[in-house]
Amino acid sequence: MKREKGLLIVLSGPSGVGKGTVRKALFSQEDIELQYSISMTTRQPREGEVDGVDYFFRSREKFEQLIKENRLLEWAEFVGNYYGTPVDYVRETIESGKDVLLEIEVQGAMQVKEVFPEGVFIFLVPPSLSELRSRIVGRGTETEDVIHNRMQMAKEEIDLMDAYDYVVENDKVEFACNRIKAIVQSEHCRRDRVAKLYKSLTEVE
Ligand SMILES: Nc1nc2c(ncn2[C@@H]2O[C@H](COP(=O)(O)OP(=O)(O)O)[C@@H](O)[C@H]2O)c(=O)[nH]1
Ligand SMILES: Nc1ncnc2c1ncn2[C@@H]1O[C@H](COP(=O)(O)OP(=O)(O)O)[C@@H](O)[C@H]1O
Repeated sequence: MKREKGLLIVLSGPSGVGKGTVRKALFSQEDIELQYSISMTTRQPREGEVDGVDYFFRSREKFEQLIKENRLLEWAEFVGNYYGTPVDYVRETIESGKDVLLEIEVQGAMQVKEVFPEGVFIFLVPPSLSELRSRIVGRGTETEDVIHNRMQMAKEEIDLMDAYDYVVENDKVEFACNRIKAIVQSEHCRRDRVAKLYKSLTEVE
């Protein structure tokens, strides 16, 4: 059955839970095809991050200009930096029938939900808060101050996980990845079934 539109999948979760790791694992699988929406940010690149691959790294002036021009589907300020989703890529991808994945924090996810309630909203959780802290510390990319701020943010974000359609535990990367794959496959089946039923019930006799 030909799909009219692709799924818009939003993946959120506290900093350090493993969103990037799980996303990379998902993109390496052959039985699922997703397109990644590269976000724009004003934060400094971390070691090894590449402009146009991990993020579009831009100045605050440029970012504010794009906000004014309505070229972001959503945007948010997170721990002192702007983050946002360029709207054109997302629109073009789903219109062409492909699924697109946005890895964004909760304020942005709630904005997407307002304009795109038919999206699939997934919240990734750690097995515990102490494991979350160990993962952030273990990554070694943040100072103690930033780690503290991100742990505070994590608690606030976890309070909002009820607003998501699915909550997925990232105990092991492979398990989390399989859970997300199962969600995407079942969402496809559900939507195809509804579309088929709708067609059969609305066709003129
Ligand atoms: N609203 C919004 N959040 C984003 C976007 N891109 C990334 N984020 C989120 O911003 C937060 C900080 O990202 P980052 O500085 O890369 O650190 P991370 O938490 O280690 O991934 C994370 O929760 C990301 O998911 C975006 O385009 N919009
Ligand atoms: N399931 C997991 N078990 C143990 N460590 C993990 C797991 N998932 C991710 N990590 C590690 O946790 C750290 C943070 O992961 P990352 O993908 O950068 O998180 P996020 O993108 O959510 O900020 C990384 O060092 C990563 O290797």
